[in-house]
Amino acid sequence: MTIESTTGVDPHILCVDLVRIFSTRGVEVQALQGLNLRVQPGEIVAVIGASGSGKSTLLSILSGLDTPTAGSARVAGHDLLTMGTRERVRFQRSSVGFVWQQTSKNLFPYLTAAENIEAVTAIARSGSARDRRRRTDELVELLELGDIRHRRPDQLSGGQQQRVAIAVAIANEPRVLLADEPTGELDEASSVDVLEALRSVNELRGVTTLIVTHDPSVSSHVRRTVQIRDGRTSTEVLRSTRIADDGSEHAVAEEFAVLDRVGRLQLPENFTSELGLRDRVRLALESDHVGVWPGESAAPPRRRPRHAGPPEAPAAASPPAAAQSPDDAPSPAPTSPKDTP
Ligand SMILES: Nc1ncnc2c1ncn2[C@@H]1O[C@H](COP(=O)(O)OP(=O)(O)OP(=O)(O)O)[C@@H](O)[C@H]1O
Repeated sequence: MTIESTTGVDPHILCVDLVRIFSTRGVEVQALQGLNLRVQPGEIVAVIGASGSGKSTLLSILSGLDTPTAGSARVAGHDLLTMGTRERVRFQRSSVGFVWQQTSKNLFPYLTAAENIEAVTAIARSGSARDRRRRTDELVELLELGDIRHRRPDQLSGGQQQRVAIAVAIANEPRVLLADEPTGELDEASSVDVLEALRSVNELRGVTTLIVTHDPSVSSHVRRTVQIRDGRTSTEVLRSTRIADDGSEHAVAEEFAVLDRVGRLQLPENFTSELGLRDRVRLALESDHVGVWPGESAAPPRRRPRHAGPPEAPAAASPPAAAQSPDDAPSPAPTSPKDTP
């Protein structure tokens, strides 16, 4: 899938060739190295990656707290590179909602759950006092906070605090919800609760949701999981439901490599280590796929003509291309459907 594939609908999150370089004491760190990401309205997407892969940097940019060094980023119709101070305030107040890992960043400690929710609409002077109370009641119901609406954050469990934080984040009806490690401080059962709460808010309210986390288990709660590696999106896992011949339903997860605008992709680490692929590789265009071989392989692969016979009978054709570097090397998208329970 390419970042440029269009559906005619403006994406709610669009990052193109996003670069962020930090310079400290003369040392440069490239936190984002040309990251591409497109999230359509109403989608719920998880971004996962190892420590240091660039997740927090991406989220800081998408939330308008940091500015990229190069590339472009648009969220909910706002150009994050050119927006001025006033637009930034409007953007952060009404266009996006945030759920952070630490409760202290999400909630006022001296207000109850319901008061925290209502404070958001009161600060934004959104609607009459009666409207604001009605909206608070709706959110209390949606996030199942009825029993705890009169409790302060220090009287709530971590999972309950995060459910209140989600209600607070969507109180002003933002188009986009950004969640940074929302389950980072929770046990497994509470994590499931919070991820399911994010999913039902996405389903029932249609708010476009991006969850950034190091926790790979998040992918079982969302349809699409994007993996970041070394400051770039590397693979995506899409989950869907398939009906078997006997009528039973199966959840299927398929993994794809992400191809950027100029044909670059990252080969999964296990592919490169298994075949000892490094520095340069040989490529061959086949009728329905591209082959990749170690650059030092003795017998160069041959290109088969289109509509050729079986793969074991290669026809003589043009010599294989040897890519100059991994960055120049378009390579195959591994698709590995896995049946999941
Ligand atoms: N303000 C900064 N100054 C210098 N380097 C930074 C800064 N912020 C991040 N980095 C570097 O950029 C890279 C990406 O960091 P980032 O925090 O985005 O990764 P991450 O995936 O969120 O990691 P973690 O899961 O550990 O939070 C790292 O090498 C980090 O050291």
